[in-house]
Amino acid sequence: MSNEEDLPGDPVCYAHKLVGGHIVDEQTFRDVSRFRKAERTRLVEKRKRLPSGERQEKTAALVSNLRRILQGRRFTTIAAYWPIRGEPDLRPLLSDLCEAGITVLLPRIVTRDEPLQFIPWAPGCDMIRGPWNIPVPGKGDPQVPDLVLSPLVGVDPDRFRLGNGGGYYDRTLVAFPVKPTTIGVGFEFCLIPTIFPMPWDVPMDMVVTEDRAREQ
Ligand SMILES: Nc1nc2c(c(=O)[nH]1)N(C=O)[C@@H](CNc1ccc(C(=O)N[C@@H](CCC(=O)O)C(=O)O)cc1)CN2
Ligand SMILES: Nc1ncnc2c1ncn2[C@@H]1O[C@H](COP(=O)(O)OP(=O)(O)OP(=O)(O)O)[C@@H](O)[C@H]1O
Repeated sequence: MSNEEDLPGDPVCYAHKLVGGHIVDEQTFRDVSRFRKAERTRLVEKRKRLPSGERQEKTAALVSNLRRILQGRRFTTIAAYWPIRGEPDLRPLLSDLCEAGITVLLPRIVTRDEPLQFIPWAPGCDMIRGPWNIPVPGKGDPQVPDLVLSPLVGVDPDRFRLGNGGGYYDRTLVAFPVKPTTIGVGFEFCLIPTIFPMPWDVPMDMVVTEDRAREQ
């Protein structure tokens, strides 16, 4: 007599892996990773090569759009970033926010696999170099931001963000008990048809560029 254990079951497919608790097909993961890597290189190169006059013009327009958006919101803490690789330089805006009594936070990497911490910053405060040489406030305890300004390498029409490839913002945003409002910040040329969103990608609530502010 045969029982169920002796019967061959459904074939089991092992061609998947777990990313942030999500099952992802291994081949899809490889293809999407390769695509994203190539797009990052292209977009970061384009950003770095922006002529300085054009960069200044675009940054001024972007910051003015951002000021307008922020004026319409209530928040006491905001996470921003210290610009690297030609990212829009928001530091004058960040200084003004500090002046207005808002707590401005900058990201600190703890380890490769952990969420970012956000540490208070003020103009002229002590900075140390973290991974990839990115300046981070030298001391201070992490705080939870009401709003997050997240630097874009690329972004798609559904506001899925392509970043520098560490997965830090995705890991960080799902770890907060209450998800803060997220604003992707970048130049208009960051917009690409799709980033091929994966289950772990967290879409931005809004995207601000020099040309417009896109909201859900
Ligand atoms: N200004 C700024 N600060 C930030 C971020 C950011 O995007 N901008 N981050 C946002 O997360 C974190 C740093 N994240 C980083 C993630 C990866 C690489 C990096 O260099 N990655 C590889 C390429 C990886 C790939 O393409 O797969 C490299 O370029 O060699 C750099 C920074 C924290 N601070
Ligand atoms: N929630 C998560 N938990 C665990 N791993 C994650 C999570 N989110 C992303 N990752 C890992 O991070 C890798 C890079 O992700 P992705 O391509 O989305 O980075 P990115 O958003 O461009 O980078 P960053 O946010 O650092 O600028 C993924 O391949 C995945 O392995």
